[in-house]
Amino acid sequence: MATKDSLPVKTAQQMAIDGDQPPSKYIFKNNNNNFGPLQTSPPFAPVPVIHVTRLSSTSDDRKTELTKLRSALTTWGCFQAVNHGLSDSYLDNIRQVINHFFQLPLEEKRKCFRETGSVEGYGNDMTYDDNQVQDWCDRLFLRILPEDERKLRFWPQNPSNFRETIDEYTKKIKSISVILFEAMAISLDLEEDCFAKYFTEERDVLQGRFILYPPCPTPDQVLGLKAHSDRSGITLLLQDPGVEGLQVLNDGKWYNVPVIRDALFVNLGDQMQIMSNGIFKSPVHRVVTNTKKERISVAMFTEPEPNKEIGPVDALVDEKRPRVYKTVKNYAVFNHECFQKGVVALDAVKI
Ligand SMILES: O=C(O)CCC(=O)C(=O)O
Ligand SMILES: [Fe+2]
Repeated sequence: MATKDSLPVKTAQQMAIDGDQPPSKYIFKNNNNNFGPLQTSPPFAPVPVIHVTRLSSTSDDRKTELTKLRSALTTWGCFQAVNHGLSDSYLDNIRQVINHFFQLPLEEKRKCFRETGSVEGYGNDMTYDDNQVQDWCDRLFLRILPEDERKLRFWPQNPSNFRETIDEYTKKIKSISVILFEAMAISLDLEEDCFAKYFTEERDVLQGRFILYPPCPTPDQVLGLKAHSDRSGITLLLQDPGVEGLQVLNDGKWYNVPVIRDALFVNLGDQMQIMSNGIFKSPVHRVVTNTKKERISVAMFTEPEPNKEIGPVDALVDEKRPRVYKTVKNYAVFNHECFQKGVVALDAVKI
């Protein structure tokens, strides 16, 4: 596996500092898998804003918010979560810690360099073949939970508060996710814990991807992150308050995701599309670059325990709406294998 994998000769950040033109392997190719041409400024996505506290309140607001949530997830597969209990200054501190790491000299960051054949660590995306288009970003990818599976050699020692900051943030992200999973179930008239129970077990997985998108001299030719849907159950993304870049595909058209300073951008991953029998969407998204501003983002991916079987929940399968997806296990690995073969994983698990 991954015999073609190699670490970047030069990080995207270093190329940006040196004023390099992006090498040819970074140039966007408009083939079928790219979901349409590269547009740097499509219209803004009217992605719904959901007040998290209202989802679990006892007031009348709750019903309205649950209806909004259901509509957001059946049409866009994503929303902006506000009133989630995390303050502006708390979120700024998370951004600062991640930014601190990326602004360290390369010799320091190199200590966390990923190894060939491994997705974890600092560097580029794993490469599977010579034709793979590279992303104009540097990332630190870590498996955060279960705790005993952490590969601490990839965890930054600098800044010194990195680990405790991420530990605390993980707990908060987990509790917000549970509120969201319960609300999703209620919005579909299901038992409250029917999704949440897959994400509240001891060996659930949570991965973090901390990304730096440096300025790029040719944003109309290079993507910060290729189009993909997430393999998670749910992804909570903290965006850079000062720079847009995230785009989401809806009905064959690309939209810019606006930045709301104190919001967490929530998108569903493939595993929730499967569990909801295709009612909720796992949206395809990508990131574009710009010539002037660096962008930082913090993505937390919540997944069920890999050995647990997941499939459409029974209550969402009936004669009118037959089962769309097979039952799957180890979806993350499966998704990875599909990616290597150029197959869309969600299509491969369709009945
Ligand atoms: O950086 C972003 O805005 C999106 C990141 C993302 O989609 C991912 O890491 O899966
Ligand atoms: Fe993503």
